[in-house]
Amino acid sequence: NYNERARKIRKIPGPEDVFILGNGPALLKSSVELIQFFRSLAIKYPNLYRVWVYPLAHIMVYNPEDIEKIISGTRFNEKSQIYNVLKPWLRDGLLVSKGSKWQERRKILTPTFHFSILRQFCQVLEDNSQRFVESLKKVAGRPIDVVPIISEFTLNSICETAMGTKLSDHNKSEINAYKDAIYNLGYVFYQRMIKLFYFFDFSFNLTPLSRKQDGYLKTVHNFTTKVIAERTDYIDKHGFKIAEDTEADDDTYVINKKKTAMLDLLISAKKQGLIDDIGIQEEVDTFMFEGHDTTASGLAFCFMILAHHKDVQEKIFAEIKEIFGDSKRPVTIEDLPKMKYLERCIKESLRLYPPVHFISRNLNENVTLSNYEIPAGTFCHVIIYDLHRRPELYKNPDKFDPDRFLPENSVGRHPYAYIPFSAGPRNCIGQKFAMMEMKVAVAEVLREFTLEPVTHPDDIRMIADVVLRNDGPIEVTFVKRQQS
Ligand code: HEM
Repeated sequence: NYNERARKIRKIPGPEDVFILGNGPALLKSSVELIQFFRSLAIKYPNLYRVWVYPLAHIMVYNPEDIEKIISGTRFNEKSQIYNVLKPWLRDGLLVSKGSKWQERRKILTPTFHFSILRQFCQVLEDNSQRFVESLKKVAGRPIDVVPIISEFTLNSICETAMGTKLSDHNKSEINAYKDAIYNLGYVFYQRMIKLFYFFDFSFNLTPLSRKQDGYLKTVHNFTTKVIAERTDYIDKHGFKIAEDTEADDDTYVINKKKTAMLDLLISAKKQGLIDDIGIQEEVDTFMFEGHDTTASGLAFCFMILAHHKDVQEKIFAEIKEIFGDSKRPVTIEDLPKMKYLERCIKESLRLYPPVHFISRNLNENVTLSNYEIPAGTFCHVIIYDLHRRPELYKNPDKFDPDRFLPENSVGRHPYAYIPFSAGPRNCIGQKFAMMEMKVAVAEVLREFTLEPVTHPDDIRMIADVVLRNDGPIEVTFVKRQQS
């Protein structure tokens, strides 16, 4: 406790610690209480605070200046060790990997979200949104928990786009088992964060929780293995599906100089010896999770908040009317840039409810943050949720106000004040896809329904998980619009 590193850490503001155990005992809280505890500390300490659980030191950062120092360059590109608890699941996939492996994979995967690919994806997202609307029609007029129905939509969407596999052909119980297993892995993640003997693999592996985790992992891996096998089989029979009218840019991996969707590209990269079966599986696991659970969380909170703002819903509807008139034609990629007000609403919803509410980096060298010298070896958690609710960045921060994102109201805002998709070299690779999916889904839903509030924003009790979730359902009533 009294070496040089400890002395530096003790200078950083933070909750009172106890001898040897540091703040460990204070963290033994329920999942909801833990998040509330962290939130109260972010309000108490203006820029950052530390949590010290011997021998691990964590600092929580939620001011744009320090965040820029951490994530804007490649100096702290490496994720912190807390992502190790995701490794049995995502192994060395893009989210977790580091160094040259990360660089190589990012280069392989970036072109799979090129505009020409997104254009094809838009059609698939539109079809899936139509199916989503049809399932909402069956439950219209009564309160429903939106989370399961939305996550079915987003899981179908990522599978059919990036993986080229339609899930409707699969067994529904397998899909539900996959989603449940992800939810349960979130609980394992939280347990491993708060208890030191769960955190370290050698002690965790001896516990019954580790055996439970093995069961959940078997379910998720079986699911993704099946998706890969089906697509490989399809390609063996029919060849690769190539996006039309595209030529490769320099410096990208492509098939025969043409661009193609993610899993096809990985299978092709395997044929060229650039990736092996495990490599494909870890990326499919990563994209399947990141590509559906985040957008599901984003959409669920977006519908909840829109339900509380009838005036905003009507403005979105007016914008849609202006674009489509009385036509029932599907949404195309050309329509999306015209949905400017809807975009502001989604952005504001992601500000209040960022699906990835924190990210974490390893400080592999000393760095000064808010005038404190943070020693190398500290875990640095960037708390996006707290950043997005800072009153000096967002006046009346708990208020839902889409016009904060009008260009004239964004002038002078710090570039790192709004980072739902992170920023810098390790930002979200699926950002454009996610915005497209959310726009298409909200537009199609609001064309057909008005939303009535059930779950109130004040009822939300966040739980400690990788993705932002409520401790309970998020309920909304979808009421069929009267056709004018
Ligand atoms: C609203 C939806 C989404 C949000 C808010 C979101 C947010 C984020 C954030 C904050 C990160 C940085 C994570 C970190 O530093 O630990 C990230 C990374 C990532 N996201 Fe997303 N994401 C979303 C949707 C998606 C989608 C749809 C995909 C895939 C199609 C995706 C794939 C990834 C991947 C693979 C990474 C790791 C990138 C890297 O480290 O190079 N995300 N995302």
